[in-house]
Amino acid sequence: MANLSRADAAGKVMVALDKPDAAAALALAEQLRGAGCWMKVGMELFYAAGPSVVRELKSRGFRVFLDLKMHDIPNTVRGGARSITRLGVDMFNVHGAGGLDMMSAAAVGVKEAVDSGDAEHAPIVIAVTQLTSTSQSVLNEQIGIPGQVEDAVVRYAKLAREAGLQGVVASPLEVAAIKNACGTGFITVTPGIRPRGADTGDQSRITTPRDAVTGGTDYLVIGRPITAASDPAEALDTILKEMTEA
Ligand SMILES: O=C(O)c1cc(=O)[nH]c(=O)n1[C@@H]1O[C@H](COP(=O)(O)O)[C@@H](O)[C@H]1O
Repeated sequence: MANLSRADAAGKVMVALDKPDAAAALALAEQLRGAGCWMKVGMELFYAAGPSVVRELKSRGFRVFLDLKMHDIPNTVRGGARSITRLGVDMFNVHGAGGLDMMSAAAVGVKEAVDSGDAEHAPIVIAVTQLTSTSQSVLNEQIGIPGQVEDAVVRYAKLAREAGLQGVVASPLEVAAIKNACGTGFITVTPGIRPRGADTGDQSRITTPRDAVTGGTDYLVIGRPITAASDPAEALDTILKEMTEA
């Protein structure tokens, strides 16, 4: 694999804007503007600041991944997908645990919003598999799913593909198995990224930015290693350097 350019590396990074309000999130986004990375809006920010913070990020030129992990009955997810598509995000996720009909309903909701002319483009829709905080023992002993984490992840990935979704969220450790099962074009979005020596926190299935790139992931979701750094722009810069040297 040829080395990534800095611009290509930045285009693979999704910064998790896990902040309590729009002001804090936009101030952080502003520090990172120009690098060319995506912004991920998750529950903490969206539940506090709502759609307007997404519109603001879009108006500042960012690509936005809206991470609300929808998990509900198919009809509700279909309506949620219509609303999110109208909002104009570039990517959003649903939870694979909702099953085939629920994931298919998300794809239908996107199509309805686009076909009705209420949305300019169709976002990429992906499914969460097993959260990167879930360890092998948590999967087997707490959640009660037997077998290897990787097998559980691949099972969700195949279901997501069957439902017409474009990819999954998983750990970078599972990328090869997912691509093997679902094809190289099936998108992998991988949190659980920790530069060497960084605090693991609540993450369990992790790798470094370098190993994530070498492992062939499409997108690296990175939060605290950037957002909790004393200089987030410098932390992002160091990560991008590591990615280009992978
Ligand atoms: O869907 C996600 O983005 C997600 C799925 C998953 O399995 N694990 C996971 O960490 N995430 C998100 O990715 C981000 C990781 O943040 P850090 O652990 O701070 O790097 C958080 O915003 C999580 O909500």
